[in-house]
Amino acid sequence: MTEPIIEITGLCKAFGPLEVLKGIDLTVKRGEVVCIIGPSGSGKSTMLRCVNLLEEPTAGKVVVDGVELTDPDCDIDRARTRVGMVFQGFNLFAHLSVLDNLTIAQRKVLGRPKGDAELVARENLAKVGLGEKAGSMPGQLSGGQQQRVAIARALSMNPEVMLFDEPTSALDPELVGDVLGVMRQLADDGMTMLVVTHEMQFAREVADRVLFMDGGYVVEEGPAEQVIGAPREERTRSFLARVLDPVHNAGA
Ligand SMILES: Nc1ncnc2c1ncn2[C@@H]1O[C@H](COP(=O)(O)OP(=O)(O)OP(=O)(O)O)[C@@H](O)[C@H]1O
Repeated sequence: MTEPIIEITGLCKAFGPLEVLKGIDLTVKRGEVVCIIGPSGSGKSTMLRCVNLLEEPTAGKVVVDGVELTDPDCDIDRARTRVGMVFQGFNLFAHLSVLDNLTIAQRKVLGRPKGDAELVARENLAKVGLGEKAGSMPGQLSGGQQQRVAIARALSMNPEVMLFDEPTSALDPELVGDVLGVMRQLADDGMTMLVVTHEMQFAREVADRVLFMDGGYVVEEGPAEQVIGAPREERTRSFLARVLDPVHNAGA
């Protein structure tokens, strides 16, 4: 686990006068799992979305697997296929079967023949424990199952890196574990993952590194046992006190 696969330097993003990212530097090695935590509005999602240029940085450089996505000459559609993304809201096509949700981008973007795309789709559905659901429509599945379909869809593009933007935040609590289980398995299989999450237990158990973001900066980063277990910065401590003991703090 030595080769850098994501290299972000001097990343800035502003929406009009609002400066959301104020100079982020981040290198992620192949196979590394990095969790990003921080208060609402600190820029976590924006940072993630800049990694595959769903948001265009105002300044700075993003390189994934040796390809500079911020280069104006970059074939961005092609480059994006290296980066799988899973959103809070699943983003499945409601009018397409699970199988078609998994094959459409493979066929349109990668140009894979139908039979090959279906084979890859079925392999990835099996990987997320939904081998039986290929013919279902998304609306017939639970939120947790839909999110696992979304993960299988991203994997079907053979990404080098997977980005997760609060993948369990929209789920009923009893469905969260299944999705985190699939993510844990992916991490064990060696996938490079960048995960914006409020699941501190997951971060503690799975992340190689945790970043705490606040106000558009990475305030603190290190192994989970340091950043979550024994944070050095006061801002990290007060955030964790709020999220780890929300009931007590709401009453305070
Ligand atoms: N497309 C946009 N246009 C204008 N402002 C935006 C846009 N996207 C994000 N913002 C603003 O940027 C700031 C950071 O948003 P972002 O979603 O990155 O934060 P976050 O840390 O992921 O928060 P949360 O945990 O609530 O999702 C917020 O103030 C948000 O309102």
